[in-house]
Amino acid sequence: MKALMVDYMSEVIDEGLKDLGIELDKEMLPTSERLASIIAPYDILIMRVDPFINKEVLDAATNLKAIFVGSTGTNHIDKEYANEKNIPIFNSPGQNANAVAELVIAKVLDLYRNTVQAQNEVKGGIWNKYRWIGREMRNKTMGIIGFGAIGRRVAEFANVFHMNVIAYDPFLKPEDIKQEYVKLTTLDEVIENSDVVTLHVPLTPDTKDMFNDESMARMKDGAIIINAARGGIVNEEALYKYIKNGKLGGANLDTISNELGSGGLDTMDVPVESPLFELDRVYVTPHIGGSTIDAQDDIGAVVINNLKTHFNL
Ligand SMILES: O=C(O)[C@H](O)COP(=O)(O)O
Repeated sequence: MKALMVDYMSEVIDEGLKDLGIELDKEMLPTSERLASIIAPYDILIMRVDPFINKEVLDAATNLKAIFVGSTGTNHIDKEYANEKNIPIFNSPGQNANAVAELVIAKVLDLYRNTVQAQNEVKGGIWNKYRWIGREMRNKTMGIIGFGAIGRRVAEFANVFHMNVIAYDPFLKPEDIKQEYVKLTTLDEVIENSDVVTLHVPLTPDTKDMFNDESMARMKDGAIIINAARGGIVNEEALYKYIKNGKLGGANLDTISNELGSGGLDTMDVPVESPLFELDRVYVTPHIGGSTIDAQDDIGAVVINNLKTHFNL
């Protein structure tokens, strides 16, 4: 069999494929059009969240037997069409949970301690320790939307920081929650009672704009939003409005709605802009939640394992 890898991934995958005698070709970050033009000979596609796997790619993939995704999200794949074509998709849920949860905590601390603004001021030549009076996580309420592997790990860390932890997940019942310090509650309670809201749900028609003008208006004054999930879950016009007018205390984003990196990235160093970047209290990173050596190696092992199981190797 021949595999094609289209993103930067752990060498665990290269080694695993070699051991299995599967030939591996690589083409880093092709566009969907380019992928469609080269995919025909391959039995296996190995990828992260780029590029979009649309009908054109799937139609061109005449030999494709399976797609292995080294990420949790699969919103960049036309799953219905892949299903029609009998091409199964195997993702790697949970493998980057610790990496994403660590980033979430770093993001809360950054906003609470004003690290980006304070650093910018110092590097701009001004030393003033009195401007940057922060807040502590202790005794604040962490509201987690989506209580899968990432949400659970965020809860664990938040508990260590002495936060109250509440969570909303429409697919769970209270008895499903094994962490006794977590209260499973309604979306309304998470919106209205959290000091920190962190999102860990996929982008679907149900979650698109879940945080919009109406929900942000009901949040606590000074609350912050952390989005290390998918950009479209937070309505950015509303976010701009409520951070600009001081109702919200800030947002720390690892993803934005016009992000080119989540399906469609065709090169590196992609120019990006957003009105949100004008706001000092919006901190942003370029979708690096799962980008640790540790997580990528774990993901690599799962990709190889899924491949062995699926093909009975
Ligand atoms: O869906 C995911 O697992 C994350 O968004 C990570 O995406 P990545 O593979 O680009 O790190």
